[in-house]
Amino acid sequence: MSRARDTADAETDAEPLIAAEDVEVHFEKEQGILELFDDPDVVKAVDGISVAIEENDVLALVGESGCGKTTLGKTIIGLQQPTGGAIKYRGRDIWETKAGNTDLSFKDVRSSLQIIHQDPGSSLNPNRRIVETLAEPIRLTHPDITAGERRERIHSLLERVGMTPAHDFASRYPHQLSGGEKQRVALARALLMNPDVILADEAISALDVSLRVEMMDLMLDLQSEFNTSFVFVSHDLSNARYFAEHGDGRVGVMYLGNLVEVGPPERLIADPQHPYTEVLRWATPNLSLDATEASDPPMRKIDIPDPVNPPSGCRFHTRCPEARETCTRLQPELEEFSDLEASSDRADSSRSHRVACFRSEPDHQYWESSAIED
Ligand SMILES: Nc1ncnc2c1ncn2[C@@H]1O[C@H](COP(=O)(O)OP(=O)(O)OP(=O)(O)O)[C@@H](O)[C@H]1O
Repeated sequence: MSRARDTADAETDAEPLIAAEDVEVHFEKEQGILELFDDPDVVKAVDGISVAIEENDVLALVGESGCGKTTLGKTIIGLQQPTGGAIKYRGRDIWETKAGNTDLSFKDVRSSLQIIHQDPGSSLNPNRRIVETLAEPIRLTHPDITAGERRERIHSLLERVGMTPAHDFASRYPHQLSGGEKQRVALARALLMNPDVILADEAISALDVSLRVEMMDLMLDLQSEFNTSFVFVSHDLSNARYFAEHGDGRVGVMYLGNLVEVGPPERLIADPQHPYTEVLRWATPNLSLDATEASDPPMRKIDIPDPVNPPSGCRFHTRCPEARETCTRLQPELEEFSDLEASSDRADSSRSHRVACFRSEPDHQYWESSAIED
């Protein structure tokens, strides 16, 4: 059990593990020498997202490059400070915790929220043997345990992530490991902290296709064993679907800083409610869907708008084949979508299907408004 979880437990059973509340992360773009006296351009990498992560949960974030997946993931684990809204760990604002204004220690909270990067090589020190890399966090969190106990813990974790014989792998340097083995070390290092949440940021993208499912299966096995939640970031809907489906979690679709659809993968992929989810589905031929997909993308325009100057109203309206005049003015909220199948487990919010599109509201003024001229 993580130390932060231990301290927080008694009072906060009803609070979600992590709650992102109307979170914004706006970055000022670096100015060129000729623009020094202009107002800086602002990228709204995350713009008004609310989402909760529960114990043993899986949220797979998907969307095209630059839509804000990594920024949202890093904000969820307290690595990126939001410029608006709040991010809470068991009811405590993480950044208030950092300022010393809550009963938790920021160090404990941060160590219970871990990350695995796309390129594990860059986060492993090339001059250190694996055993040294893994010993360091244990020394910091458990200064009292003996060298023998530390070694035992490291070897048993290496075995658990499939690196056997453990003593052999422990004595190697990073350059003596394959990409998949380095990623297993990164996973072992994250697990050493008994984390509540692991952000797997494109953690399988650099691996050979044949190893991707193996790595996802390993993460999912360890998820239940270590009672850890995963935020899994991927640009590939088929990987997001696999991870969320096998982890009994949700897929969250992002578009230009907004979460536009969230739901259990089987519902979201079989019956997407947001036109952008349809685009992702169209662009992912290996989903093995029964329906014959159209050869043309279900979009009016291919070009991604400039994130510094995103479209007004619904950000997808410039590309959306369903867009009407209303969509150019009003921004849809992420609302519960009611379908018959979903109603049986409506009480379980982690299984709910939510969408930000006026078409899911039968009485919305969208239906009376005029089509957009191209
Ligand atoms: N530190 C930063 N400073 C300025 N802009 C940033 C910074 N980090 C991210 N951005 C911008 O914020 C937007 C979202 O980036 P982010 O990396 O979160 O997207 P992503 O969906 O994870 O994309 P990718 O898959 O390409 O990593 C992009 O336009 C990016 O250029």
